[in-house]
This record gives sequence, structure tokens and C-alpha cells, in this order.
Amino acid sequence: MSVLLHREPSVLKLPNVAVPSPILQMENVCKGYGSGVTRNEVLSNINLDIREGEFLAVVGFSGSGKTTFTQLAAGLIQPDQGTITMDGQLITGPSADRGLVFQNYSLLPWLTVRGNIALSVNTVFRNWSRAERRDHVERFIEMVGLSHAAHRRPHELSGGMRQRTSLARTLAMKPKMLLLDEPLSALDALTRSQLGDEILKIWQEERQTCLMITNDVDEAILVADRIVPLTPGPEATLGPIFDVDIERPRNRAELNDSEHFKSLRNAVTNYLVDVRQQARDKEMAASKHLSFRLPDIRPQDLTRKGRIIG
Ligand SMILES: Nc1ncnc2c1ncn2[C@@H]1O[C@H](COP(=O)(O)OP(=O)(O)OP(=O)(O)O)[C@@H](O)[C@H]1O
Repeated sequence: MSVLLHREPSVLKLPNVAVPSPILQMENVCKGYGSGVTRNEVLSNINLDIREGEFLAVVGFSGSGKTTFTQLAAGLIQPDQGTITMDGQLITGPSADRGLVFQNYSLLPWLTVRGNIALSVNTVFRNWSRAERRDHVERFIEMVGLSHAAHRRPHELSGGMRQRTSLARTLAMKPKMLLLDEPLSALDALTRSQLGDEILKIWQEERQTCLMITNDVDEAILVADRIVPLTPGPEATLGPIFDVDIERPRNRAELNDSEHFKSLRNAVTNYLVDVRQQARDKEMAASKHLSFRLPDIRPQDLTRKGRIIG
């Protein structure tokens, strides 16, 4: 096995391998916030095809614009320039086709686990019979291992259980595409790896197209078919695509001993470290040319006779 790095993903030619058609496409997308001197150009010239059925991970540093990227894909915000399409249709707002799981759960506090999931199911599948909807809700509660806690409200759940509920609620709506915005980042290390394994298992069963945003390279390699780094901001953009050609099902413990896993981890990490260093060098060089014009102030003699201080 080898580390495949595609500097030009669009011209990639893989012999005898049919590349699935893209489900979501971003073309020359730019997004910033604010105006005038406070304007912050967050993302610049983002081009990406997300293929039907693939698990794609975007990895980047904190503050580089990962959440902005997910919100654009979800349709919660609009690009300043460029286009984002799903199945060829321009994305102009949120849709049940794209299910979003946030890092902070966003559950309704007055509803139980079952109630939170049922609310979404009842909204999306209005035409189903009551029994169908009930069975569907129970299936997803079971899928995320929360049958024993289905009657509990969010404040009675651990962080991991809340995130499971959030995941089940989104999965139960059967979106064509899952958008996972750092779903594990608020969790402790043990729960993080456990839920990471569960997400992977569920994805292997359901095979929905999945876009996961993360700052954890190991996590990305464990779950993804392809990894794309996001360079540091401002004007963050996507780097080269790394293929994760590691057979599935993948096992976290076995991967740790795999030479291929290690070389891929080094390749992605080195790329991220390099681009961060370049960004810092650029910042340093720019700051050297900065000159400040000091105001022309004449010092006053405050000890002059007759002058009262205090
Ligand atoms: N609504 C907004 N208005 C103004 N600035 C914003 C807004 N949302 C994000 N930003 C700014 O855009 C930049 C990128 O933020 P974003 O949350 O997308 O990054 P991130 O990579 O998800 O960060 P983190 O890893 O810390 O969650 C930051 O400088 C942030 O302050």
C-alpha cells in the first residue's frame, strides 16, 4: 500500500476504478464576515467534489474556518462568491437532505431522548403511520445504544449520550448526506474513541455520503475514504486530497501498528505543520514591513512653578 497524494484531484485517473459521481460540489467558494477594516476573509477559493457514498474528512486547525465550511455545505449560510450545488441544484438554504450533527448536541432540553428523535421523525415522515414512525424511532435509539436511557432528558445524560442522541436524531431523518461538525470534540478521550468507532460502524451499515470536520488526523484516517486538509486562515483554502486506501472494516487497535497508517498520518500531519509554518512566516514578514507613525507630542513640564498637580 502507498500514500496517494492528489495535487490535482480533478485530473486523477484511476485505472479500472469507477469514481462515483459527485453529490455535492463547491466551486470557487469564498466566505468572509464583517466589512471594512474589520472584514475577516475566512475561506477562499474552495473547490471540492464530494462523491456519492464516500466518507470525506476535512481536517484543519482551530479557527481555520471548519464550522464556516460545514455551515456553507449545510446551506445555513451562503457563500460571498462561488457556488455550492447538491445533485446539480444550487443550495440556497438548509434541507432534510443534509443532516447536520453539531459539536454541542443542540437537543431540546424539555424532551426525552425518544422525544427529541421522534420530533424530527414526525416532521420529516408526516405521511407514515404512527406505528411506522414509532418503530423507526426505536430502531435508531437502539442503533446508538440508548434503549436503556430513552426516557431520560438531556440534563440526565452524559456528553457521549447526548451526542449519540443527536446522531440518532439526524440519522433517523434519513438524509442523503451527513454533515458531522467535530462531533467528538466535546467528549473525553475514551468516549471519543468509542463513539468514533460507533459512527464508523453505523456508516458501514447505512453507507450515506458523509462529510466529517475534525482537527484529529488519526480520527480522520480511521473513518475516511479521503482526507482534505484546510489550510490556516485567514483565506483558508483546501490542500491536496489524501486517499485513505486502508481496507475496511478498520480497527483502531490494529491501525496503530500499521506502517501504512503511520506513513499516512505523517504525510497529513507534515502537510498541516508545513502550511502553518508558511502562514506564520508570511505573517512575520508582513509585520516587519509595518511602520507606525507616532503622534507628534511635545512633553510638558508638569513641575512648572505655580502648576498644581493632583
Ligand atoms: N458569524 C460570524 N461572524 C463573524 N466572524 C465569524 C463568524 N463565525 C465565525 N467567524 C470567524 O471566522 C473564523 C473561522 O471560524 P470557524 O468557527 O469557522 O472556525 P473553526 O475552524 O470551526 O474554529 P474552531 O475549531 O475553533 O471551532 C474565526 O476567526 C471566527 O472568529
